[in-house]
Amino acid sequence: MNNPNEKSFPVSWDQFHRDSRALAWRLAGLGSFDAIVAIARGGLVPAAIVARELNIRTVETVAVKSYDHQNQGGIKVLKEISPPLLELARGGAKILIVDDLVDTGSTARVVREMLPGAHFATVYAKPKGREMVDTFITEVSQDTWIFFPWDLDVAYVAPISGGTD
Ligand SMILES: O=P(O)(O)OC[C@H]1O[C@H](OP(=O)(O)OP(=O)(O)O)[C@H](O)[C@@H]1O
Ligand code: HPA
Ligand SMILES: [Mg+2]
Repeated sequence: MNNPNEKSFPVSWDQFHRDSRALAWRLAGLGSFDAIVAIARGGLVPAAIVARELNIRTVETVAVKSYDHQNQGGIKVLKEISPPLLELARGGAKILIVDDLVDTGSTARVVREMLPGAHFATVYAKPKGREMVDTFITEVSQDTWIFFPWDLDVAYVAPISGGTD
């Protein structure tokens, strides 16, 4: 399959922590949330950082798989949101959904349907999916692939001049 991601945007742990904290600061201005739903797996890391910053102790997961490497397949919900959390939401609790990024918006659309009144937050957003998110920190172009720190390693890189040392 052709790779439409011409550009790459590698994110270090430091940068991801800073950007997730920035997301928490922005969310702090919206009042308090009763619980977080993290979209596993990518949403687990920012959800932990936001939960720590906003002192939210109830953290639930929903597991959604959409991509194999950089190829989008069909959306698969591998683990549903637990009934007690859905009950909490039905009772009027303020729920925050957290993911690492929104790309086409397909994952966000599916999870939003599960929790219609929830606030949806991501660290990064691409133009196609931006409308699906209530709060995000940084937008990158649609033809950019974001490389998260948990998918990276420190490795040699050739000099810009093209030489080998
Ligand atoms: O807006 P979309 O086009 O739906 O893409 C965004 C979703 O894709 C990635 O998850 P992925 O399916 O790769 O699973 P993972 O979180 O387990 O890595 C990412 O973590 C988002 O959840
Ligand atoms: O740009 C991306 N980076 C990592 N995972 C993703 N899942 C959808 N888009 C992306
Ligand atoms: Mg994901």
